[in-house]
Amino acid sequence: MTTVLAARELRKSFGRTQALRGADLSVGDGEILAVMGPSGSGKSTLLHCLGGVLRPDSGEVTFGEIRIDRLADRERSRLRRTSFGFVFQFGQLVPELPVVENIALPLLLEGRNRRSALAEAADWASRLGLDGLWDRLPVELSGGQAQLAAIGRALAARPRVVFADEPTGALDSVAADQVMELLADTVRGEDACMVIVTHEPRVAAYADRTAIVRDGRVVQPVRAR
Ligand SMILES: Nc1ncnc2c1ncn2[C@@H]1O[C@H](COP(=O)(O)OP(=O)(O)OP(=O)(O)O)[C@@H](O)[C@H]1O
Repeated sequence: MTTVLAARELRKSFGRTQALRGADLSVGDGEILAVMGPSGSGKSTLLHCLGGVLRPDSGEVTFGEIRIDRLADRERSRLRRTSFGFVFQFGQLVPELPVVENIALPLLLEGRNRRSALAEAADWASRLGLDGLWDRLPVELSGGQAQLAAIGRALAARPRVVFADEPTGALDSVAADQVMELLADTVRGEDACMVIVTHEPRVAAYADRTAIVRDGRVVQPVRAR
């Protein structure tokens, strides 16, 4: 399997807290990788370093031929916008914009014209089962519907890698299963790969492999499902 994204010997501290102490991880083409481990072990920090949100203090993050850790802030933002998609636990939709415009945002940022961006966003909304909800504001959605809209937004620009941090953390188990099923199916349908941080074994069950993080390191060689 071709490696899409690889982290080697990542270290990252916040003040005196060593969040990452030599973490290694790689993600293959088309793969869904779950990252699990105790609270405070460094999972989100690892995800943020992989996704170019944070720059590690040392170590390498390679995306294809690109050393993400060496990119200037502006280039990292551009890479995030063009090649990566992010889904978080909550709070990521723009509250003033209806669903369809939230989903269209990355396309508009790419410079697409408004009409085609909105048409494509409407397709994404249908694909994610949000027909009839296009004009709703985020506050008028259930938690699960809001997560599906956030997934549409993360995927609209057709990223190579999707990063999800506790994407179902705020949902009940029925909504969580529905969101995970659509998220995993859509990522697979797009031939993207995904890194998903979760505490929940039932979420990790949607992944192809699981990595365990403890004390800032990936302690368990990634194991097959
Ligand atoms: N911005 C920050 N400033 C200061 N300390 C931070 C910051 N981000 C993370 N940390 C610390 O780094 C360590 C790792 O945090 P991180 O959020 O990566 O863990 P996690 O495994 O994702 O935890 P959780 O499962 O609770 O979300 C923790 O001790 C945390 O308090």
